[in-house]
Amino acid sequence: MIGPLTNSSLSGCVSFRELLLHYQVSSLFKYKKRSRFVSGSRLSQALLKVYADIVHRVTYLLLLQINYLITMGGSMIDDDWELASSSSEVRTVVLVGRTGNGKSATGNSILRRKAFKSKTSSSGVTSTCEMQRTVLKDGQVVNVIDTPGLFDFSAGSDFIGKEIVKCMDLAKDGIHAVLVVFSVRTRFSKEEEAAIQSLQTFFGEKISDYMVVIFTGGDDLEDNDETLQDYLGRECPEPLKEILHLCKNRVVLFDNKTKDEKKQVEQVHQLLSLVDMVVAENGGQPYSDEFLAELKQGAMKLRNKREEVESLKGYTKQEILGLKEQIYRSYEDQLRRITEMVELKLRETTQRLEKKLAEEQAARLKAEQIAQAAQLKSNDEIRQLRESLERAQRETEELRRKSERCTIL
Ligand SMILES: Nc1nc2c(ncn2[C@@H]2O[C@H](COP(=O)(O)OP(=O)(O)OP(=O)(O)O)[C@@H](O)[C@H]2O)c(=O)[nH]1
Repeated sequence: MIGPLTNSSLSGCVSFRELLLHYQVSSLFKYKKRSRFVSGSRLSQALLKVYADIVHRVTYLLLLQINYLITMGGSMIDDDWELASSSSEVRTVVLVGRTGNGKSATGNSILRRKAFKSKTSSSGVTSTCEMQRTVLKDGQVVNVIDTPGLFDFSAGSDFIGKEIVKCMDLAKDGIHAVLVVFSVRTRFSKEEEAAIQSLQTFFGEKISDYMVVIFTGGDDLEDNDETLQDYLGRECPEPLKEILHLCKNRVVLFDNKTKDEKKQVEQVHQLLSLVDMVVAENGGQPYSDEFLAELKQGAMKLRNKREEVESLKGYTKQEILGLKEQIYRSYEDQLRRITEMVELKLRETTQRLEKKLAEEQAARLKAEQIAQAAQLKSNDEIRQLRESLERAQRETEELRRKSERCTIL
């Protein structure tokens, strides 16, 4: 029998613990380097700081996640750990957004019961990812994962890491839709913009194919006799417009306070229609992070191999040991590839951010040059105007003096 894989059985291959440590140390250096790069602009520096912080956190937690999967490798192989299935009856949705935007309340509206704690609190009520499930009348199962404010900047990397690992683990069958929750009762913040951007930068553009935007506070709009369209007409800054455009205007308004049953059913129905649209547009494939998919595939292969070995009777102890070694070696290869993927993704992300900042800096420089040239031109024009004015004054004075002299004569 082959025992569960442990980290010690992976000696000789790249250690994720080392990679984690290396990343923690090197990210400080990288951050310093990037800061110098944009030393011309305070705005870019502030943005970069936000980006760098998020990329650092997300990278760290991805490494943490992989480390966790490696540590859990054996037991997960023993468990019922399958590749993402695309069952049409199950929908798994994840609620993300800033603390207090109404994620838990929206989750409760979807489930039509008070499953998640929801109340006003400045420090956040939801402390950990949690999944609740409901079965609709037509038999469709909806899994709702509520998350704490993962991209609130007060949260620490360790906490975020653990929570994302938990969230991915809860969403065993993949994520059918990411419900990005905003509130009409609070202004769209820079922090929200940066969080969505980094979500895309890191997890790839395709994450936006899974996004549905929910605005909570439908009752507030109703009190002001406004529709969502009215609200977006007056309160839609450019980055929010971009998000709505990216997710093809999949947006729905929720009133989590309503007692009107018809309204409750309608808004959930509207949301689930959008989720169905997402599922159809993605060919029924739920979002599943490529690293996780790769790991899961590796685990499946290993399990198959193990079953193969176990089913083969008549092998000598020596032969079984040889086969075991072969399996470990393929696992090590698998890990090495994933390490390379993480590093590649990190490099790509950093390069993309640096390119974006370089472009911003170039555009700013160009704008400054244009402004400077315009300033010079207008200075020149003003000088010329002043000169001609002075000339005209002198000529008028001359004329006046001449006419005075004529009058005297
Ligand atoms: N008026 C109104 N209040 C809402 C609505 N949705 C949520 N709220 C209120 O907003 C507050 C925060 O809601 P939560 O559901 O706890 O928000 P959250 O995003 O889950 O916050 P955390 O769990 O702390 O991360 C609560 O007092 C809710 O009652 C809504 O549609 N209308």
